[in-house]
Amino acid sequence: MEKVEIVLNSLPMSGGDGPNSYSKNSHLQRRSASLLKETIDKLITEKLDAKNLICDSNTFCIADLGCATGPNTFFLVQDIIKSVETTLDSNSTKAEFLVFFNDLTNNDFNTLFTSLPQDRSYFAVGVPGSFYGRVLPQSSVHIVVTLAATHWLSSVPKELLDKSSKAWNKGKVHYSNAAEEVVKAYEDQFGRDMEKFLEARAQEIVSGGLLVVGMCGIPQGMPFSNLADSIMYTSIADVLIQMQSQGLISEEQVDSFNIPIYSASPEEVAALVEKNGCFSVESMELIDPTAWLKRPMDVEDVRQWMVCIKATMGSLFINHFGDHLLDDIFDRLTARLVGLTDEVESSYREKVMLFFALKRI
Ligand SMILES: C[S@@+](CC[C@H](N)C(=O)[O-])C[C@H]1O[C@@H](n2cnc3c(N)ncnc32)[C@H](O)[C@@H]1O
Repeated sequence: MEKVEIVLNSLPMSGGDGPNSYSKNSHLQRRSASLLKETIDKLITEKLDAKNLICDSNTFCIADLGCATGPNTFFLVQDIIKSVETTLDSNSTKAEFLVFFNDLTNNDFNTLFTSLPQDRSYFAVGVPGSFYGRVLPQSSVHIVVTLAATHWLSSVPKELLDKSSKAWNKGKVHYSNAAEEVVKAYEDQFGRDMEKFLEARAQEIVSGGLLVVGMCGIPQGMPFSNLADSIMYTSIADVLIQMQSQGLISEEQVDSFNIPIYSASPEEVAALVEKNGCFSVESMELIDPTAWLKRPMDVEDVRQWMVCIKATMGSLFINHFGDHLLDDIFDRLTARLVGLTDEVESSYREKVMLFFALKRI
């Protein structure tokens, strides 16, 4: 229980709107999300009976889970509202929109709410808490969307920290290139988390409503070491071991640091959806999240990637190693990855964004 809280408290993205903040450094997530715009629009126009869903109240409710501090969430919500309005217009119906913004309790909700678009066409509510439990009332929402968030596990699998376990993940920071038992521990943790996620959403989404998810993915059976992120995780481990050898951090700190991010395959998620039994699968596919990127990638692209990773994962490092080491860790990591630009480039070939859309039965 204690470890769960440690991870959850250390997750939120870098707050505020300064030069290192998530709000100023989340353009990669935004560009990847923009690849889903048309698909989400098509889903809403073809699969959602918006008019009948709101016949009792005239209020259409949307939730963005893991919304962070903006601005990506505002673009996403605005696009969804536009699609729903188009559908309703064609049925000569008008609605008011209510948007629930969810993230962990120590997300910087002040930045989120102070930067809400002035000209927005919706009412805004904050619903803090983990999406692995209930965050909304029973049958209260018509569309739930969550982008770049559900690959964050609720906690580091506890076996990874147990020296007597075969899944003790000494000197590695992730399941990439790790022992089979470590991979299994991550997979099991994801299974438990996704089960809870689906159970909670099944209670919150009205019958006929949609659940739309974009997260880290991987083709079934592919080793994680094939992916560009694997080079990053290996480089993080190398940097930490170098800093340990220079006496800047302890062996114990290195061995107990694990990044709770998991990439799921479509088949894995489909099996969990079937087990849950409350949703039909409307879409399930892997997408290349870098389809917008000019190729080949160059050194500047790798630097930009690291700036985004620092704003996204920085708090994990701060929580574990201290604020004072964050810049040093990321300067070393960036230098190392810039030196590996060609390797990064050639491993950026896979479709590693998992997109799925479910309809509440
Ligand atoms: C990479 S950010 C993505 C933010 C935004 N959706 C976007 O696309 O820019 C992931 C967000 O998910 C949130 N998150 C992770 N686990 C969560 C959980 N269990 N419950 C709620 N939010 C969570 C993090 O705090 C973070 O703000």
